[in-house]
Amino acid sequence: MTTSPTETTPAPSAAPGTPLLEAKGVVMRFGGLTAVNNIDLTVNTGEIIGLIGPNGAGKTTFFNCLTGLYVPTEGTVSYQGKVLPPKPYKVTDAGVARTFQNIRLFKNMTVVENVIVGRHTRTREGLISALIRGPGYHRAEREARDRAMELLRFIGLEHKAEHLARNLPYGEQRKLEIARALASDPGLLLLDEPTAGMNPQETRATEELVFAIRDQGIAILVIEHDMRFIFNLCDRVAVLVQGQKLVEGSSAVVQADERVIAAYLGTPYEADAPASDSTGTIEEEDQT
Ligand SMILES: Nc1ncnc2c1ncn2[C@@H]1O[C@H](COP(=O)(O)OP(=O)(O)OP(=O)(O)O)[C@@H](O)[C@H]1O
Repeated sequence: MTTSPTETTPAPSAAPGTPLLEAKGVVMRFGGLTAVNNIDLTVNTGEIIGLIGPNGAGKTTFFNCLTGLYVPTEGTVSYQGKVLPPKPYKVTDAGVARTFQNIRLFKNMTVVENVIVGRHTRTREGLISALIRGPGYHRAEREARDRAMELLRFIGLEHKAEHLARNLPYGEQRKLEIARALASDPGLLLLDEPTAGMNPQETRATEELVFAIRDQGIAILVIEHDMRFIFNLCDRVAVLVQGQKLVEGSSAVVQADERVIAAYLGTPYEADAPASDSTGTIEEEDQT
């Protein structure tokens, strides 16, 4: 992985530590089930925030509310002070990108093509230009490819640019999803279980990658079951249980909270667990 800053990654538009994403009173009901119940969460510029909780706690549903896949039953989600329209492409356009728990790559496209697809919200060439394939179209295509290659260098997949996405090992497919999300030049990146299915080495490399992304001025909100990953990385952690936010605080505060231990961790988290238990994963991952 190359961690040097890229020239084309935009600088964050707000000063470090100012609110970027603000979710207020978000509720999501499916019939009689309240999957997300009155959640407030703020992500500030420069932050890495963790979202943890047992299976079925509402984490992905909350992500879906933040990214326009679901229209919350109640509450608002704002980005840089403006309420986000509940349409995924508009949310991406505003500067919020995401990856999915269940990988959603175009498996029959090449690695670089997958990243280029993620660039489309930032490509200003219109339909007419694409149809006539004029100089503007070719320039935009070249720029999109250059940027995609730059991102592949950043995540360490440059050498596989022309491979079909479906031929990548699972861990690399997850990294490719991150590169595709970065292609939209987000100010905030939402990662849904980025280390699911990874071995401990890949997980550690993903930690470094998340830090490198943050160092480029992109704030991160991450769902993970790997507690070592979460507690190493995050400035703040919010714990969801049965759709509600049980606790929010620093890694140290969350690890020590009796309610979190009772509802989720089971035993106090031990950062110095032996290597044979090095993932710290406390639940089986769903890799479907
Ligand atoms: N589209 C839907 N329709 C009905 N119920 C849903 C829908 N999506 C999620 N749910 C329910 O909402 C609850 C929260 O699910 P969600 O997937 O958000 O949990 P999670 O915390 O992300 O779990 P996991 O860690 O297993 O991914 C679950 O009871 C789930 O069955």
